[in-house]
Amino acid sequence: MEYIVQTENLSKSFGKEQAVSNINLKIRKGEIYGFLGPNGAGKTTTIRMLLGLMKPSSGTIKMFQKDLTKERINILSKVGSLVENPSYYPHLTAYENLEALRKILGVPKSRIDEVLEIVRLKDAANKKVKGFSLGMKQRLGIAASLLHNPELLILDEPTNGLDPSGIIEIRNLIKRLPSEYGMTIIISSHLLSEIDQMATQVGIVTKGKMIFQDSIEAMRRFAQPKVVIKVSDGEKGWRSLVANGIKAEHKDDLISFDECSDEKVAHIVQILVQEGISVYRVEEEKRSLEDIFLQMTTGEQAL
Ligand SMILES: Nc1ncnc2c1ncn2[C@@H]1O[C@H](COP(=O)(O)OP(=O)(O)OP(=O)(O)O)[C@@H](O)[C@H]1O
Repeated sequence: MEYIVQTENLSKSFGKEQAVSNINLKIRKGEIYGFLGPNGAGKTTTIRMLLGLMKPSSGTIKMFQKDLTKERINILSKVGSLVENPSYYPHLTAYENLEALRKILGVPKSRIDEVLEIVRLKDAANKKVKGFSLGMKQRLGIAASLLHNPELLILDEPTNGLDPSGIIEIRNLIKRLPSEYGMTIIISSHLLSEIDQMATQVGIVTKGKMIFQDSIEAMRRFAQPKVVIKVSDGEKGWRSLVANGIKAEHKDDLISFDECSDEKVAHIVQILVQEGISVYRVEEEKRSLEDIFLQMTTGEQAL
């Protein structure tokens, strides 16, 4: 399947600081791509380069299979974005704000009602923006970014600073866009729980480098509980398990395998004991996605 966004060794330095280092984004049509990483990881810098707001130091960006440097205007006409807090005329209504933008973009007037409907702001269309909650302002920002009917929507930390109900509203809105309107979405966040509840695909960056890029399911598989057995001879124990058709891993005196039934654990222990191996400890190891994310972003090891 073709990629809507594909970067190759995308890099950006500021003086001596390498903010983005050889990032290879691969984003397919209809995905909600969660671009995840701690503050300062390089997410905004990457997004700014995708939007043509900043020139890469090296590497290439292809969007809709076209080179961004060669077909910038054509490409960006199909991209909507919400980066940083959008600015409005506070004394004007939501409708009037969108109307001002609509004139610049030259899209039909009917599109205003459509986007207000998409972001569920129709009832507030004639209210002044200065009375809006932060969540409503963000939704209006998304409405504005949808005016020209983009195929790709890029949102940089859209739920930053919102209260829980505002976060839920934005989350539900984002989840609807690919299925109902065929859009592809890139959403950046430093919160794993947020990406976990929205994204279909995840890219994790830390210190400018991509350390993980796969489906959300693949990410969740890392959080599957494991059973860890401490034995007198890990290598020998592991071999005897493998010889008995049991999938396991070992490191030093620890053997681990995916969580399974009590009977299977008993069977595994029995095999080990029969081989003359002492079993010191059998433990279940549970790692939450949060643990994994922290381990990925604080450790040096890339997955
Ligand atoms: N215009 C700039 N000039 C100099 N350094 C910059 C500039 N923009 C970003 N940086 C640096 O690049 C690094 C990556 O920043 P970036 O804003 O892309 O990270 P981020 O992942 O979006 O984090 P945050 O969520 O805090 O915005 C940071 O160390 C930042 O200080």
